[in-house]
Amino acid sequence: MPGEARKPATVSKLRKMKQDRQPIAMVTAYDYPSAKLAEEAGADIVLVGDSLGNVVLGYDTTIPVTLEDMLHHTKAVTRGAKQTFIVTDMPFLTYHGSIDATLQHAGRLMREGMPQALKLEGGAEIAPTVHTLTQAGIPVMGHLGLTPQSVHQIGGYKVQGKSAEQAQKLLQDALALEQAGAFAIVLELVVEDVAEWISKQLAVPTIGIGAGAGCDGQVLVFHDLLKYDAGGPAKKFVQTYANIGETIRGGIAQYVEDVKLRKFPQQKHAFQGDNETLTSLYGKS
Ligand SMILES: Nc1nc(=O)c2c([nH]1)NC[C@@H]1CN(c3ccc(C(=O)N[C@@H](CCC(=O)O)C(=O)O)cc3)CN21
Ligand SMILES: CC(C)C(=O)C(=O)O
Ligand SMILES: [Mg+2]
Repeated sequence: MPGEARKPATVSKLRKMKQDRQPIAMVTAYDYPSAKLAEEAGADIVLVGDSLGNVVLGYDTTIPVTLEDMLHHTKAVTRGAKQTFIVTDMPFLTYHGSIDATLQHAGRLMREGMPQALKLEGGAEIAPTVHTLTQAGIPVMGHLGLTPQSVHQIGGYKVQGKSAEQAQKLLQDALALEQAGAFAIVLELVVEDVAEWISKQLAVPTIGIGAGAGCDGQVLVFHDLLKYDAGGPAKKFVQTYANIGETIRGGIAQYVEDVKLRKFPQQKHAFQGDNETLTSLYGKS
């Protein structure tokens, strides 16, 4: 509820939500107002997704997104949603070098951005990294299935877990992440039955996007669920709950028209000086 104090989620509360079969609602946000609105709307988790590369910065992929980009946006989000559990994506290639470099990058995100947790894409191959970060006191969210930072290796934004072999690999990766200390795992664009099957075998919650109703929570991109962009192909897994793009375009169009027709500003929008000043400027009237 707007203005009402609400207790933020914690890693242990999120696990309890799974045990109690209470769905977890996560949404992305990228700046102060979107974070504030997501908090007021009651989101359990706000994700500062590297999808900001697509929806805020206009890139085709998340690959160009830098640590500085993530810091800039995370700072705004944490200022906007002070009572919400905030997760920030570690961007492309900031957690695949030395453990020192990874800790340096994670440290900057945690100290300067001040989220509650970090999210990393990948499975068993990054489990040692997840272990190191969690041992250092940083909650880590995993991300499996379609991992957009590997889009060129995957060969497109394709549904994952279609073969029995792929499904087994996803399960092994999920178990490896859980074992390494991940507190939750995003399953992106995973076949519904496979996502449900994995969710049942984990103690930690899964959060699905395009992974069906069998996950323990759901996440959508802010701009997708509110239709806040110029278009782009509609994704099958998205439900749109508002059309703020149309609202914004209409509002600006009305303003432009009013300026051109001299309907704006009106007298009530302007500030009047005192008569003596006017007299001194224009001479005696
Ligand atoms: N605006 C936005 N929304 C997202 O959900 C999102 C991003 N950007 N950027 C980062 C990743 C990339 N994601 C994507 C991108 C494309 C598809 C896509 O084309 N999906 C097709 C299905 C593909 C298939 O059938 O194999 C679809 O119709 O949903 C899905 C997820 C999810 N993430
Ligand atoms: C789609 C979600 C899970 C994400 O990683 C992002 O928004 O960057
Ligand atoms: Mg992401």
